[in-house]
Amino acid sequence: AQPGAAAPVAAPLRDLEWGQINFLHTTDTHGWHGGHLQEPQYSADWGDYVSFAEHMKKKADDQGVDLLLIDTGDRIEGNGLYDASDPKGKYTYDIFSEQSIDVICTGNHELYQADAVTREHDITVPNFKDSYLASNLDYIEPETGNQIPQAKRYRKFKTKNQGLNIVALGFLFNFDRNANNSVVIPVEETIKEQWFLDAIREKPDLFVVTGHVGLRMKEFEQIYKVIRDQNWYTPIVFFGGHAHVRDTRKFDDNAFAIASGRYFETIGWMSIDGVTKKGDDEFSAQASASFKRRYIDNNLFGLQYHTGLNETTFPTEHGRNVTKMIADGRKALNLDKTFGCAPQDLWMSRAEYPSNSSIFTWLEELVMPDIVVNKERADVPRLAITNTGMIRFDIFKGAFTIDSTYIVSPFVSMLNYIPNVPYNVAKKVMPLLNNGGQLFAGNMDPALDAKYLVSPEQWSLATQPQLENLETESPVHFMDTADGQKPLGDGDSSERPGLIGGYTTKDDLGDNGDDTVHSPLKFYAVPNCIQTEIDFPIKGDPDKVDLVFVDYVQPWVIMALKFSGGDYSTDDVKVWSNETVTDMIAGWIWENWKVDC
Ligand SMILES: O=c1ccn([C@@H]2O[C@H](COP(=O)(O)O)[C@@H](O)[C@H]2O)c(=O)[nH]1
Repeated sequence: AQPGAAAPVAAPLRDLEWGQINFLHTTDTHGWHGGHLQEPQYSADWGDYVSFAEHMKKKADDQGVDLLLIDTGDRIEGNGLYDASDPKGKYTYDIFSEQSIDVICTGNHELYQADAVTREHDITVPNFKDSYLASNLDYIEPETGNQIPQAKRYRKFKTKNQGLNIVALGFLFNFDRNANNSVVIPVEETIKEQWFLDAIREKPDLFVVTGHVGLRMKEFEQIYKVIRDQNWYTPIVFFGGHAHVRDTRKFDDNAFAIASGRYFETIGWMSIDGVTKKGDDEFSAQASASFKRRYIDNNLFGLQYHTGLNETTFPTEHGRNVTKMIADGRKALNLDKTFGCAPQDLWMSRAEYPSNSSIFTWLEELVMPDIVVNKERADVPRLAITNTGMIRFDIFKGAFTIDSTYIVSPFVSMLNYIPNVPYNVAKKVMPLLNNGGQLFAGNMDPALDAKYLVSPEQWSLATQPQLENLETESPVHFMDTADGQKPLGDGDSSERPGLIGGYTTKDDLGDNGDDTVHSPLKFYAVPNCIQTEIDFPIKGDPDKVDLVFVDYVQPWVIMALKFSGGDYSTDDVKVWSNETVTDMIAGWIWENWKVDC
């Protein structure tokens, strides 16, 4: 870890169980390759991961088993190390490519902005040549306008020590907000393409399906079915992401999927035993494989423990160099520069909304009234709406740095508005966004599913096994009022005093997946959107308001207006300001949190 990073923590650990073929999995790292500087339990950096992987490969070689590394996308957006440079990713692409990865695919974040798509094509794909898979993603070449595969559709290879034949695929969920120099081919179409039908007839010993896909989304289900129909006995292992959770899903005795969290908090471990090498006698392959998983907390204490090494013997020269690349990048970007001092912790979902500890209450009550200002519209009352998914991470009490700005909200969204909307129409928008029932259930228009208004942690929690016993009547993303909130998990640490709060994952294999035994944390559902009334008359309602909203929510706002009796279209939308909301929030912090810390 970098100098100055918080010290690793000591905690009870569960061992990794090795099999014939083993995997280390990262996903949704979102630029956190420098580790979590404010959370010791996730403070190892990408250089430490390089050292870890080198030691684990040696262990695999010594045992004559195999170890493969997987990354399932969303490597960018969400941390100063990526977002603060110009161009973005000036340091992260090189840092990331120092890890030797066997199968890597694309996430939706690599596709939001056209320049990021191009960088992925020009930098990451060549960096990972044979390993980069794009089963359902095309790139539009700028020179010719031709639509070409972003990378190879699939990969067939033999493992180093066991000689197992693998067919690997790399998918993205059916994402439709991608920049127009990329084309995401829906999974249901891809699985009918000839190359895919050929791939699943290759008769490998094991299918490795990677994807920036939530484990419980329909896309993996579709892929599973079509592979299983063609291959009754072949083990299939899925590596997913996008949902920002730790999870393992059982499709059948011979097919499991793992998701390894978010923000480089977690390194996923999956091991498989009982994979039969297919000889001429195909029926020898009918025996069931066994799958084991662990979610490794990404800190030096754990990484050293799992390798059997210590402070002195753990870092490899390569790993140290990568850690130095990270430190140099952070320094060049001045990421530790403090420009405000947060007076308290502000939580996304670890505090009830509304409450004094909720980041959304802080935004709604303190920040929005100050930043949603436009001299030319100063005399018009306004309703300002933002989706809660725009906020990506908590604010910790203490130094707020350049890095924190991008950690809290990396998006380049700006504010738009529709002027002079009758108040009795405008006031219906927010209730519809938060409790629109069928309107935003994704049935009428999948792109307008309300789950895309909240952060992935929120919507995917709704489908997690640990929620089965919760008394929630509606999915988390349709919680309409604060009164409906229930803590997710009991948050009771009294049974295991001294444990650090953290993940207590329950998945299809049970409740012993986390390598570190934690005490549970309480999480609360949050609304899809929040709204602030600004410059309203002291008495009574205004006749008309400016309806101001973060540009990301525009399609939902237009639809909600239609259902509220306001016939507006994108033609009625105007630009409120040319500053990103992230910069506005940073400006507010600069002005209001000046105290030294
Ligand atoms: O401009 C944007 C883009 C995305 N969001 C929010 O992010 C999630 C998607 O998160 P992933 O990490 O890509 O899985 C989406 O549901 C939105 O809530 C945003 O607010 N603004």
